[in-house]
Amino acid sequence: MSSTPLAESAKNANYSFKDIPIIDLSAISNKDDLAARRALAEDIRNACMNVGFFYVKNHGVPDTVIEDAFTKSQEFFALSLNAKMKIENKTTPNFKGYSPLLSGNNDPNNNGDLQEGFEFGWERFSNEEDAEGKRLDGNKQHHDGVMAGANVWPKELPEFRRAALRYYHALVKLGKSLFPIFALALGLEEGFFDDKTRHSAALMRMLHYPPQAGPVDDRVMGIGAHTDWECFTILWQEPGIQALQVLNAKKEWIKAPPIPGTFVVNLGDQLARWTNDIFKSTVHRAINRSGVERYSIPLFFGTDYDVKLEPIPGCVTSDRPMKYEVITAGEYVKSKLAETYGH
Ligand SMILES: O=C(O)CCC(=O)C(=O)O
Ligand SMILES: [Fe+2]
Repeated sequence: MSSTPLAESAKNANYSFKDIPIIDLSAISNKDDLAARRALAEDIRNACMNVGFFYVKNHGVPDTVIEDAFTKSQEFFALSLNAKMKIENKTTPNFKGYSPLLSGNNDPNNNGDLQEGFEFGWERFSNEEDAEGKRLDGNKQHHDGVMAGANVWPKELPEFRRAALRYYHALVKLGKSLFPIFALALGLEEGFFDDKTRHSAALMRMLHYPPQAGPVDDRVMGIGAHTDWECFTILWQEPGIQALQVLNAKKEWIKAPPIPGTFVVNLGDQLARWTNDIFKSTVHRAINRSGVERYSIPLFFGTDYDVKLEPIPGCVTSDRPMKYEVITAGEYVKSKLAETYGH
């Protein structure tokens, strides 16, 4: 329980950030250059201890994959309410599918989130064809247990599924490549998370925020103040529209505008629990006062649902006692979904 290098550097953390760092991921796939990956891990560690948010550039996800997902998401939300309600998330196991405006509430002090969404989890393409393929492979699920449950898709818009899954798989690949860097950042072997992230317990949500005009009711916003529940989130935001805000230690809301060519990455509660809060799961919210519709796509990256969220070595010391009870990742996410969407 004596102090560790990680716990010592956490003592110098300063959580009063005024802006959000931009991190270049070019070094991530350079397997021969451990020094470059360690330098990247150092930048990420600083961002995780001091901000809990960072942008990533040179992330390797093709623009066409992003644009296609964005276009199809606009087409999905333009369907009639009747069509969307046929796949409402309250009628499916574990809240897959459509959530109408004001049906979710991320901040218990608020009166509902002014957004509609569509959520799904892992689903594979067929064996024969890759992510570009036309023939997809039914609703096979990769995992079972507490978070099991098939995805649901709108029958009216078959191409939506292809575009959404293509984006999902590209982002899962990116997310998987981040885990070794997080491990290095925590002073662990690069493979530390390998056996905890075998099944891509990643949930993707497409979001649509109507503009909020006129007098503002402080208890209704796009998404109320909250932290995310998984290890980290990779967020695409529609270019040109500011809505996302991030809370620092001084209780100031710092803007996180979309920056072309980047995604926002923010840590969630699973990494905060694993690191006993050395890495920050930072509070954020979104308010769309742009006057026009806004779209965003978060992908929430968790560990396998049966993995216990136990503190990583070096994160519990005599001056940093254990803060959280141990619970499995699946139980945690399920309880948060139930709190947010109710039954
Ligand atoms: O739409 C955004 O910018 C943020 C969404 C978000 O924070 C979430 O879905 O958890
Ligand atoms: Fe969030």
